[in-house]
Amino acid sequence: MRVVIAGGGTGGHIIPALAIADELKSAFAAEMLFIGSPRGLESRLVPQAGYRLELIQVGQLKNVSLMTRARTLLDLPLGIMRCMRLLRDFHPHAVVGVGGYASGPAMGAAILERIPALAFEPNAAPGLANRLVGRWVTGAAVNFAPAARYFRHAQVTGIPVRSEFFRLTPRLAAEPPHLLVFGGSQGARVLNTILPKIAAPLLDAVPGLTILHQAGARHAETTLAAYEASGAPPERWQVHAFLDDMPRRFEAADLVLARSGASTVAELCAAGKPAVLVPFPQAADDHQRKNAEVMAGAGAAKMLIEADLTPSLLEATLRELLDNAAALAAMGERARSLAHPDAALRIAAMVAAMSRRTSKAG
Ligand SMILES: CC(=O)N[C@H]1[C@@H](OP(=O)(O)OP(=O)(O)OC[C@H]2O[C@@H](n3ccc(=O)[nH]c3=O)[C@H](O)[C@@H]2O)O[C@H](CO)[C@@H](O)[C@@H]1O
Repeated sequence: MRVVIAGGGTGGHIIPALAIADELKSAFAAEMLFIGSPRGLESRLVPQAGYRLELIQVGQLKNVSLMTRARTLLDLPLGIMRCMRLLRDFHPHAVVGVGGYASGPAMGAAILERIPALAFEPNAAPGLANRLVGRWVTGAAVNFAPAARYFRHAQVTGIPVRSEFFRLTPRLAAEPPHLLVFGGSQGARVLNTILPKIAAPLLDAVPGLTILHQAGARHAETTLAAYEASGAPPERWQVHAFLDDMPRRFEAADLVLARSGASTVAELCAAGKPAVLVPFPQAADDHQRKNAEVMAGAGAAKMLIEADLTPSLLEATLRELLDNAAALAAMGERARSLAHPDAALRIAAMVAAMSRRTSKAG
């Protein structure tokens, strides 16, 4: 079976795509081709994971000027034609669109070439690419039931996460506490600004605590400088632009402070990790808040709204939780009960069922 996986941009699109690819490879010995954009995180993560990647030029449509939008629309037929050529060369049995830049043209090409197309949608409200192709796809895998109405033949599968998240070694009571801070694949300005302000008093109040802070590529230097100027003991904190080995980073953490992007939430559940979530307020249709509300409602996380977030509120929340191992353990267990351990396999099985139909047809 040959499968094309198209899309990317942020980690939230490409990381589940890699989990689907791994499952297709191990369960169905599938051969994969990724189609992405040079601007997306896929240009680094896909070759690193050992998969073949073809890049196409696609512009942006959201949060850009009218001129850029017009150019993107004019370039779209070229993008679709390039994808049609890639599909004719690779002869896939199915195409999976994971949302993000390259997903639209590749799914368009699959529909025109009459190749079965599966859309993957992690959010409660789909992004533009998936909204445009939703009616023409062969099937869809969604994380939230309300997203199903945008697609033909949608199933609620959950979000596939890297399988390592399900197999982490539990923390031991004797280990010094560790806090992981990360703001989605691009970092979160609000966490980058507040954490250095509270690092010194927090480290002082919680004996042995260490902090690992992922700040995002654009803000790593300024965040590092702010920590350096904060007076927090340098051996007890680290700042990174991006963390490549997230399962290991989760394993080492007693508490996670993060945005509530769809994959982040799915990973917290898979790992059974307690969290403090600060939804990104500008996310389309405020979907990060909906993700965090599901977690907070189940007692799996605490949600703090960015508009209300002050250094003292964040410090008090983190201190209280880090001081209460029993509360952390209970939150972690509730998070685990929300996990979808079979998401990757279910999506891979949907792709395989579609592929069999193409094989029979031709
Ligand atoms: C700002 C924005 O529009 N964010 C959207 C984007 O977020 P974003 O890409 O940040 O979203 P997610 O939280 O879904 O995914 C982040 C992924 O990157 C990984 N990671 C992150 C940091 C790091 O250093 N290393 C690393 O591997 C995480 O483990 C996770 O797998 O896509 C998500 C899924 O469509 C949406 O829900 C988010 O609202």
